[in-house]
Amino acid sequence: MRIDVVSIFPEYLAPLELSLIGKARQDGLLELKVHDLRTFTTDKHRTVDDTPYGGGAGMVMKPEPWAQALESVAGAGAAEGASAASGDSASEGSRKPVLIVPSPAGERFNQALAYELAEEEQLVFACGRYEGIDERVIEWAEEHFTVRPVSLGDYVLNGGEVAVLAMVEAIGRLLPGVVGNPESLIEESHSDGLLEYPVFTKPSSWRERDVPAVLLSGNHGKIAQWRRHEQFRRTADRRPDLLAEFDAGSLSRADRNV
Ligand SMILES: N#Cc1c(-c2ccc3cc[nH]c3c2)n[nH]c1N
Repeated sequence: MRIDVVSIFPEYLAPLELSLIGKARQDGLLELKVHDLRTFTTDKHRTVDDTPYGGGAGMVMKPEPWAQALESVAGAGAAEGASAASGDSASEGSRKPVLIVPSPAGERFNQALAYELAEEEQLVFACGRYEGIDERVIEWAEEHFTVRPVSLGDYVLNGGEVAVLAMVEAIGRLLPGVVGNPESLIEESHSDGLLEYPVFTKPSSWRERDVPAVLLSGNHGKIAQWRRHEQFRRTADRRPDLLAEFDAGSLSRADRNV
């Protein structure tokens, strides 16, 4: 996968050089490039914003620098894939890259969307600032991209960079080879519509608090049953909204008896 991020604060994305995502980049499992939007300005002040039509507080990001930046990265993944694949028709005819525009007015980012986006050849993230990006950029971009305005949650940030850090980590960790043990992706929160069960490690007794005895029993059937019950208990307690969505049809006979 190829990821491009466009921002006026490229240094904000430096954490993507660390830990799992950083190692995936070093190992060639993920190609990620960060671009400074100001590179695509033409005036001596490298202007990226201006006053909003219709009045109102704050500034709006100018359209032309964004169009220049997005044109320069569009298809970069497929183009490089095609050169690497030496004329592979799939790379040459690949589908449009996905342009993700972090926005409080976007669809909610969740694990299902992370899995969906992890299947794409190229993701481009447009990090807005100020009061946002001129809306005509979003409309124009539909010619070159599949455009997805996406929100991290129902609260307001000052720009898209924090959201991109979270989304790139959530998506990147799903790519083959990025996490050491792929099985660890199976039992984590939201992977099956429920919250994850509690985990414990040594010592078995700590400050007069003991690990649940079933986990020391060696009875793997009982352990699995206890963990599943804890998933349902936690989800009902903390995220009843998820339980309401949980597809009861997917309940196994064992689940029904928890
Ligand atoms: N994603 C997301 C966001 C944002 C966000 C995203 C971009 C800009 C550009 C200016 N202000 C922004 C806020 N706020 N809250 C979220 N969940």
